[in-house]
Amino acid sequence: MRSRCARAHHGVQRRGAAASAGDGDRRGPRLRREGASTCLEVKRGPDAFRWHRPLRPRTPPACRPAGSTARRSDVVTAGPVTPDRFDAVLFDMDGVLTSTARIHARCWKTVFDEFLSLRAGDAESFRPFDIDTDYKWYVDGKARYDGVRSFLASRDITLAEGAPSDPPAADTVCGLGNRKDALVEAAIDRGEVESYPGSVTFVRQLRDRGIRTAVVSSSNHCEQILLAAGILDLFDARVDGVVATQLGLPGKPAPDAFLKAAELVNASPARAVVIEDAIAGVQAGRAGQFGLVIGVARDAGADTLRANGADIVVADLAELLDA
Ligand SMILES: O=P(O)(O)OC[C@H]1O[C@@H](O)[C@H](O)[C@@H](O)[C@@H]1O
Repeated sequence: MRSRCARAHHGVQRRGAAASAGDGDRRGPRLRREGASTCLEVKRGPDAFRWHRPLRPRTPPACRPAGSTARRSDVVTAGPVTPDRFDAVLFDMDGVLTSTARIHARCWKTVFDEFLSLRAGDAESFRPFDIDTDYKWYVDGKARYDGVRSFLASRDITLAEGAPSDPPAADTVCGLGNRKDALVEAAIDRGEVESYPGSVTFVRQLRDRGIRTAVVSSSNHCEQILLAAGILDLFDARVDGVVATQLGLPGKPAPDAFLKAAELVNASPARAVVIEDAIAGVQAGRAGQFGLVIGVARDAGADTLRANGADIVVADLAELLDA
């Protein structure tokens, strides 16, 4: 089993609070088996939907101690990501390729805390936005306004939808999303974007072997962030927030953006790998019945990622590199 120290050597810098969080939080939607099917059901709020798909045959994971994070045995069980098994690898961006998940989380907290505190009126009734629970379950991996709707629904708060052109000061779903966007833009401008070295080396290794690579991100800043990280040219296709809006694709946890990316790189889902760090992301990978769903345990705990659709979990993509 890898230690937190080993993770640091891979260039993974986890937020303090998030890093110390275990897998104790099991709220939110869950995958469950129904006979020979897998069923993902989100019962509440504007994200309510239900996936019901036949289970694909899969190798049962090796015996794992409860609460563990990434293990070499996971990678051994899944086997290598080689061209005889897979044609393409579809990468989430924030938190998988770049360290920007923590920027999003911080900016969402700033916006929601201000909103919630004004709404509460007094300090006693103010319940702040929690990155380890609220961000992880309701916002992480989802498109901007989907995240706002999902979090507000979790607190039984209803706001008018507004429009994407709403000013950041508007107390609408779009207004709150735009308020957060201004903070993200400022963080990008300050040069806070970094790539994970293990991820970049893994992408290069795949490409050297002829495996096609794509980015599937809910963010509208995807191109800008890949460019800032210096890795824009490492991908054959990109399905991001801008493209999803243009094509009318539903956001994660629906699998549509991943399925579109697989189509763009001419790979069947069964011969494509999804790599995700967000709960909504691994749910999308499972719902799309991809050949392998790899969870990256940065903020969401490893067991939570497994429970929501990851076949295996690593702490850093460097673990997937061949020696
Ligand atoms: O506001 P943007 O840049 O379009 O990003 C939308 C979402 O993109 C996802 O990748 C992040 O996990 C979310 O935290 C973020 O809210």
